[in-house]
Amino acid sequence: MFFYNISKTFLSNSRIISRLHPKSFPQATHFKLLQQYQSFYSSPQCYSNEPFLFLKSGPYSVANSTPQPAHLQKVYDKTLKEFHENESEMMVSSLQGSLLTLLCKLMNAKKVLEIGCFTGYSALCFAEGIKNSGTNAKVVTCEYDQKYAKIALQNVKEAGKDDLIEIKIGDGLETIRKFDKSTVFDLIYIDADKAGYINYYETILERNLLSEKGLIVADNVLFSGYVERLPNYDPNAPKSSENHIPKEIYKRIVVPLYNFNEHVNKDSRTTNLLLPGFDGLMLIQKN
Ligand SMILES: C[S@@+](CC[C@H](N)C(=O)[O-])C[C@H]1O[C@@H](n2cnc3c(N)ncnc32)[C@H](O)[C@@H]1O
Repeated sequence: MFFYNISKTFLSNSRIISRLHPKSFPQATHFKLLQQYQSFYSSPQCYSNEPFLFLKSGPYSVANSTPQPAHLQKVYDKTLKEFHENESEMMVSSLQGSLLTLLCKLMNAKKVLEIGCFTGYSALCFAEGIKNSGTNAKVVTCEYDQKYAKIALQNVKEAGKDDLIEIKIGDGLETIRKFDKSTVFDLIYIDADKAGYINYYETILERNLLSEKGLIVADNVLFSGYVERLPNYDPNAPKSSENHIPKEIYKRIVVPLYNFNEHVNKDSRTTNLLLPGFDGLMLIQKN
């Protein structure tokens, strides 16, 4: 994992150099160098849950996407640098961050709710997507960990986006239960405790927090491909087996996400699409 962080830095640096000096540092060299860092590819913070696509196309996709604005890249790099990979892997990848920005722009979103803020990177990506949506545009993001919330506040302030982002410190479910009846969001991003997903979803619908054409995006619903294994789970299966699920995530993450996916898919109030990209994105709209 040490090499993972090195390779991440390496990726962004070599990408910058190749853009500034295309002749002295061509893209092909950039990829060759990247390919030497196998650990980069085995990182859990993947571009796609599909290993083939991740291996083959992740770095190529980054290199062929418009770079993020400097203030976003700064928070992304800072989070990777300052946290152990067990924590920094909670942050979305920069490609996914760009997708979140794009979604807001496509929807002309004005109000975004995020449940699960961490260091504020994804909240800043949302802010980038709504920044031209007028005076009432706002990202409200929930974080119950004081340490993360403090860092997020600082990152948001340093990025000059404190007018666009409000950080609610406390339990996400309690926070969204307190919104008054007139509060609605165009995009609601669920990215906190996986055992809470059904409660977040139900509260959003019961309290009418989603605008008529709004979109709920629930992240990590495939969780590295383990969620779909649940029906064939064998506690004694070896790690290499398709029936293996690591013990530490089985009850806490995999079972709740499996139940969430089923719950949403059976719900006649909504239409859903499980997108097998990144770590699995459940996209949900009201009927
Ligand atoms: C996956 S991380 C969010 C990553 C962030 N969206 C990003 O991409 O940078 C999940 C965050 O949710 C927070 N969290 C977990 N349970 C929560 C809860 N019940 N209420 C509020 N925040 C919670 C965790 O402390 C963690 O910072």
